[in-house]
Amino acid sequence: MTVTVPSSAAAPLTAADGRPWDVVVIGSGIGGLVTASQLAAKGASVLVLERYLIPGGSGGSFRREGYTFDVGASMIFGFGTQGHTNLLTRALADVGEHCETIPDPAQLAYHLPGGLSVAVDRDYERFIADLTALFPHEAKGIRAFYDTCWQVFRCLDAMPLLSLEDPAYLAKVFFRAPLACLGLARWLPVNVGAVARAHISDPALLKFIDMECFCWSVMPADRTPMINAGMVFSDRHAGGINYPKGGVGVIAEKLAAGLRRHGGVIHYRSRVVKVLLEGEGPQARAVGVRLAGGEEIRARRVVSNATRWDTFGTLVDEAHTPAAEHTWRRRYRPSSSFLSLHLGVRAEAIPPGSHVHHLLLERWEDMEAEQGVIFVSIPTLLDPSLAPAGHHIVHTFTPSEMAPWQGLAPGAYRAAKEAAATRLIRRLEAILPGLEGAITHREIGTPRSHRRFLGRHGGSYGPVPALRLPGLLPMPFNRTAIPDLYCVGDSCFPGQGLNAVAFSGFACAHRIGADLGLNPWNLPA
Ligand SMILES: NC(=O)c1ccc[n+]([C@@H]2O[C@H](COP(=O)([O-])OP(=O)(O)OC[C@H]3O[C@@H](n4cnc5c(N)ncnc54)[C@H](O)[C@@H]3O)[C@@H](O)[C@H]2O)c1
Ligand SMILES: CC(C)=CCC/C(C)=C/C=C/C(C)=C/C=C/C(C)=C/C=C/C=C(C)/C=C/C=C(C)/C=C/C=C(\C)CCC=C(C)C
Repeated sequence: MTVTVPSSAAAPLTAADGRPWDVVVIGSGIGGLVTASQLAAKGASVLVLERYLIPGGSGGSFRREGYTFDVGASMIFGFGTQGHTNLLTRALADVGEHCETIPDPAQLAYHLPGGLSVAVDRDYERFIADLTALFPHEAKGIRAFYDTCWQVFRCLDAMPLLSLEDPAYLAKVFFRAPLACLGLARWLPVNVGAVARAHISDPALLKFIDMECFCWSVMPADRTPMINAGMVFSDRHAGGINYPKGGVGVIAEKLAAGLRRHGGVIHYRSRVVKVLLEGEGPQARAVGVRLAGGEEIRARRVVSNATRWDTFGTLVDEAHTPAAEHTWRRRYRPSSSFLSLHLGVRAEAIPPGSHVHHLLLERWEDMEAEQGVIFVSIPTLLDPSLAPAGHHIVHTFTPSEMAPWQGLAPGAYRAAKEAAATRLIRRLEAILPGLEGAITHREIGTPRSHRRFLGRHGGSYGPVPALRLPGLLPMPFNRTAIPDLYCVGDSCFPGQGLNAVAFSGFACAHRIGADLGLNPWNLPA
């Protein structure tokens, strides 16, 4: 399977008859693409403008020397076949697309301090039994904690997931599933730490729960919203972790194909530099965008899939940045970025029976430290077509701040990259002995690469609470205080994760659909 760079040369920049577009979307991350494809399917005229060459943003793939590497996302939730939380499956199906997926038998193998090693099996009972074998005195607490996560998940899975900013939707969904709505309302202000401590007292097990959260929220349990934990800790057993055949980038390519099938247009190499506003002060509304080449494009609604830090203060100047955005910046800060290695390795480096995803941490005190936790993904164990015969991909990354990488002369920058990559590979020898000698291809990405290629403020993975916040309550939805300007993606409710930004896309499209009078009266089944 090949990942092709889509061409957009012939696509027009104006909508039919020279009228303004109904919607212009800035950025083709999964959040932007779900918004755009949902709106196109509702009949809106939609233009997506992407600064890079391919769709997907953090959820894209790139090819080098016979390897198909995932840019970032690699452990994919939301690809189940049942319920309502399978938002990637649903987003694709709504525009006539489908990804062939390969089930991963385990979500993740943890390699933690003190020899604490456990793999999260796809089967819930087996995972509970494996964890209980390590903490037999906490058998009841383990069951109670993870069963509470299932309660949250069942509430989410019981209803179509659309915009919480639409009172008509809230009324209909409450009528259809009142108990699930009340359940979610109860969990919205709660973080995982309080729930974990209510059931578990062993400090080592609480550390493990911190790590379970950190792995995807890059925050310990006390700063991780319970709704998101309910989603992650249950979907891995419900729909399971499923890898898209051909690489993660296939999801974005198929969403882009579905968008085009419904009359939408996507332009690559099209960097937006300004959101155009008309009117004075608080009356100013978004009416279009300006591209780096100076061209101006008019639209009835503008959606930004750039981060909030890149949207306000850059695309919208500071003078027009609403007060609500300053409040948001006090509550949330950008998480660190990553140092990432995309390695091609000879197959002998991967022990038989190895798991696809691993997490390695040698000392608990380094959990939130620079280059502390190491994540590993070996997608070729599921889809061998991603690498030349006899080879595997080892994609590994570790949190890294921008500061140490900035201001280095080119030679010093190259040397720092090499030194950091060598350190990372040597640490990985603990779980992949012989790795260093088996590498045949190596790409090193630093926070500077993430900022440059993904256009993300500081190369950040996404927003994290700057102080202890009440769960998901303070996270903004899609509307902004500037009329007709919306945001979508990981700096909106409910935060980071492909399935989370897919939710944000459904919600954004639903809210705009309501504003433009495009939504059907009935809720989806
Ligand atoms: N599951 C995993 O293993 C994993 C790993 C890493 C990241 N992720 C997730 O991927 C998600 C990212 O999704 P997203 O939709 O929020 O954003 P994104 O950053 O992936 O996509 C934003 C897109 O907008 C484009 N863009 C930005 N500014 C632009 C401009 N001025 N003009 C034109 N285009 C512009 C970027 O090039 C990019 O393609 C994150 O939530 C992250 O958590 C998941
Ligand atoms: C009416 C009334 C009364 C009320 C109302 C209430 C309601 C209705 C509410 C609702 C709510 C909702 C809907 C919510 C939603 C939510 C959601 C959807 C969520 C989601 C989430 C998801 C997530 C978080 C995901 C994530 C994931 C991630 C991030 C991942 C990542 C990963 C990584 C990075 C790892 C890697 C690793 C290795 C490689 C090892």
